Amino acid sequence: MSFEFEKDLKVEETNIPGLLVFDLPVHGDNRGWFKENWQRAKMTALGLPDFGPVQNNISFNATKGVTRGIHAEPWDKYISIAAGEIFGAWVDLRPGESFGQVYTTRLDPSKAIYVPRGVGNSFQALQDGTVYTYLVNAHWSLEQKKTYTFVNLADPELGIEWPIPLEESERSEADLHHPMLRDAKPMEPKRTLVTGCNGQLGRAVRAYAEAHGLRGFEYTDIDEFDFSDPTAYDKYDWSLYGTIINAGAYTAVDRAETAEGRPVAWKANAQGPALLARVAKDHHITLVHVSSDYVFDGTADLHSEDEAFAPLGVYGQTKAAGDIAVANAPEHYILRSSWVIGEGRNFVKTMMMLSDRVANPDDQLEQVTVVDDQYGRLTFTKDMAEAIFHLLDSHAPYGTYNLTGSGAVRNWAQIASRVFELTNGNGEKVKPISTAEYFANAKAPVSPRPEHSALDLSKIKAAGYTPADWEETLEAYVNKELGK
Ligand SMILES: NC(=O)C1=CN([C@@H]2O[C@H](COP(=O)(O)OP(=O)(O)OC[C@H]3O[C@@H](n4cnc5c(N)ncnc54)[C@H](OP(=O)(O)O)[C@@H]3O)[C@@H](O)[C@H]2O)C=CC1
Ligand SMILES: Cc1cn([C@H]2C[C@H](O)[C@@H](COP(=O)(O)OP(=O)(O)O[C@H]3O[C@@H](C)C(=O)[C@@H](O)[C@H]3O)O2)c(=O)[nH]c1=O
Repeated sequence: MSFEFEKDLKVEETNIPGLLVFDLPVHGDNRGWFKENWQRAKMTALGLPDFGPVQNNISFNATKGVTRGIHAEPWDKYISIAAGEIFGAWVDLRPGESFGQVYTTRLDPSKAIYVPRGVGNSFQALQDGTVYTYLVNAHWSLEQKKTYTFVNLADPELGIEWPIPLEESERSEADLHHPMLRDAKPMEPKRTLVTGCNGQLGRAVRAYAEAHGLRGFEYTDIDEFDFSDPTAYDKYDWSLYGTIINAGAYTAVDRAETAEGRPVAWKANAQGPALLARVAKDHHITLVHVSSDYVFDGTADLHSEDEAFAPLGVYGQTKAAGDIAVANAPEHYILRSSWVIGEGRNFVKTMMMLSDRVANPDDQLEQVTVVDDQYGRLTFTKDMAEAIFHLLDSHAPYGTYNLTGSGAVRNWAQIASRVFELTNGNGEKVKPISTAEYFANAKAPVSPRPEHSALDLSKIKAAGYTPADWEETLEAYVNKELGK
């Protein structure tokens, strides 16, 4: 028992990002000793990730010189010693700048180490009967085995100075044959599941990930993964996923007011996000979700993230319910947008089509009436996708962020007129009308809409992302559509 007692609980960073070494207080008396081996509250306060262990493993190392490794499995490990002492060596096998970095140290019962997923782990027992114990945050499974990665303990490039020469050590047959570092395969990052991938935002997320060469992305829409169906979750091994980007929703605002639309909207926008939030919470997955200005009644000119929900219609009610559910996932980002424009059906495309009709002498349509008493800003899906990856990559604090284009607040009639002007130079053919008049003769149910939809963008700007001016993007968008 030649280790130090009564140390202060302390954490130390290493040259490998995220690899953390702890000093543990061990209390000795006439009977032996006692320690708090892992203490979630005290250790997370010091910087240990709240990594959610699900399994505790113990390896008993009968003789001095037993050597195991170097293994990286797709989970995080918190390693400590119950009896004896080890010399440990860790090798970063994550793709990127730190690939190949090595760290070594000795561990006895007064020390512990947190090894993030993708860092190869190995040790040599320095005493007979060394008991090595570790918590992991994914269950071992055969399916995962193909994702493991290894390096050879004896690779001279690693320069590990094993206290007991490897030739004299006890090793497994498998550990003798692992590849050298130059041939080792880097650990793949955790997967990202994108839902609702065929919608406006889903397509922009995909375009961003592909343009930036991001790996491990899976794209699904309702035909493959209906996230509002509890039974659809069974086909995934969620421990393999690090992020879900939910780009799916029921967005037919007026149809949501009908008897047929209402249950579908509730299922997609409330039940679905609640199921996603549960799986995210259970598996430490970061959940990205998108909300709407329609969760507010629109009486305030500018909406901050924490304004109280007061939705006017069914769509807004279902979106508010979804936000409340998603906020229960500890690692969540909710981006709240308004008036979304991307690839797919949207207001700008409708106005371009109407502008063409008005410009066509063979068409009877002479002018278009558009409401002038709803105010807001457009949000282009390229900005939404950029903002999502900005929050994820910068590890911004979890929570809700408003995200629309920046620039002037306008009404729909002004936007329509600008689109007409850009499309055929016939902006004057848009006639402003009040919402009440516009919907006065509607044959189907119409949803009430907020008067003021503009969202305060200071929080996302403070987080380091400034969206483009939507009026400039609108011009580029229309010109691009015209060029198609
Ligand atoms: N559009 C807008 O103006 C605004 C949108 N938002 C929010 O932004 C997000 C993205 O919107 P946007 O891209 O415009 O939406 P879209 O309507 O363009 O796309 C939504 C996609 O989700 C799919 N989907 C619907 N239900 C499910 C389900 N249960 N499981 C899996 N996929 C599903 C849809 O499939 P299918 O078409 O077959 O139903 C569609 O492909 C949404 O959360 C929306 O509420 C916020 C403010 C404004
Ligand atoms: C096509 C058309 C629309 N309008 C009006 C109707 C409506 O009040 C307004 C905008 O039309 P839209 O059909 O795009 O509106 P809407 O579908 O309500 O748009 C909303 O979608 C959901 C999903 C959101 O979350 C919101 O942020 C918002 O973008 O313009 C006219 O006045 N004239 C027209 O010719």
